[in-house]
Amino acid sequence: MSATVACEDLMKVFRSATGETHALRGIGLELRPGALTVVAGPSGSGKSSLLTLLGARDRPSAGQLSLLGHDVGAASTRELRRLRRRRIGFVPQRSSGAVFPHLRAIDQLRQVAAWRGAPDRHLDESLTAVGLADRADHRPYALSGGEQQRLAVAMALVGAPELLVADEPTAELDHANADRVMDALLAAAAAGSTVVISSHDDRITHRADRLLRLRHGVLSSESAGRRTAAAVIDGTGRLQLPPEVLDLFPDRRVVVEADGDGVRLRRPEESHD
Ligand SMILES: Nc1ncnc2c1ncn2[C@@H]1O[C@H](COP(=O)(O)OP(=O)(O)OP(=O)(O)O)[C@@H](O)[C@H]1O
Repeated sequence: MSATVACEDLMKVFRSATGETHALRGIGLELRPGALTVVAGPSGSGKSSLLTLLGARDRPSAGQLSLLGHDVGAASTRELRRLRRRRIGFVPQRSSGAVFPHLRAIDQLRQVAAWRGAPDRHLDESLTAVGLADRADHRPYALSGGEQQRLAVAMALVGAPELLVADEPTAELDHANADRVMDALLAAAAAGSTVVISSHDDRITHRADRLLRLRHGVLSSESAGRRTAAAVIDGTGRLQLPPEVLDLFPDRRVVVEADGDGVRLRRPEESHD
């Protein structure tokens, strides 16, 4: 099965009056249909920057990003808009950015269904999946923050888009509703979508098919199911050590020794050369 998302040496730099922020510093990644991937990492590690790119809501500063066969760096604005509307479900970190302020919940879904060519029965199914069947006639101002977030998830689910990107979709939810949203997102993945979400929450990360950890704008480790987390070595040979290992090297210098099948890292002062 070919990759829905493929990126190589992906970079995002934000420029402002006070200087540059290198939010993503060379991400290499492939995501395939049928799995839910969680991107975890501390605040400021680049999760939203990455998911915004994967949702075709932004363009990379450098590197390659292919979404559903489209080169995002080279695509026209029109091509990207069609891609976003028809083939990518997106839940932004702030759900107010996803919902139309004046439309009833059911009409919000109807608009998205029209873009995606989804049948009407999908509207009720999507609302029910996130527990909002009894809020169909409510407008956003009459919904709580958590309900708005669930509405944004329902809009992303309508018509089973090939790619579903959700930035902390459970951040404002209690455990029961967070579980319900995760059930819906996992079901979308099981039905063949490529699903990628970000989360800080261990309850969510534990349910991922694949877990990627970001630190300082690079992928630091990856695990799938119960397999031990593997550190990621990028295309230039850089490897990010876990914080507890990094603490062992306060001078940030290390002697690397190949040892049969393994590699040993030790502090230079231990060297007997
Ligand atoms: N539009 C922007 N302009 C300038 N800097 C930005 C912009 N967006 C993000 N950044 C910076 O890029 C870095 C990564 O931010 P990002 O929002 O991607 O992190 P995050 O992991 O999603 O954080 P959080 O968990 O707090 O949402 C941060 O240092 C942030 O301040």
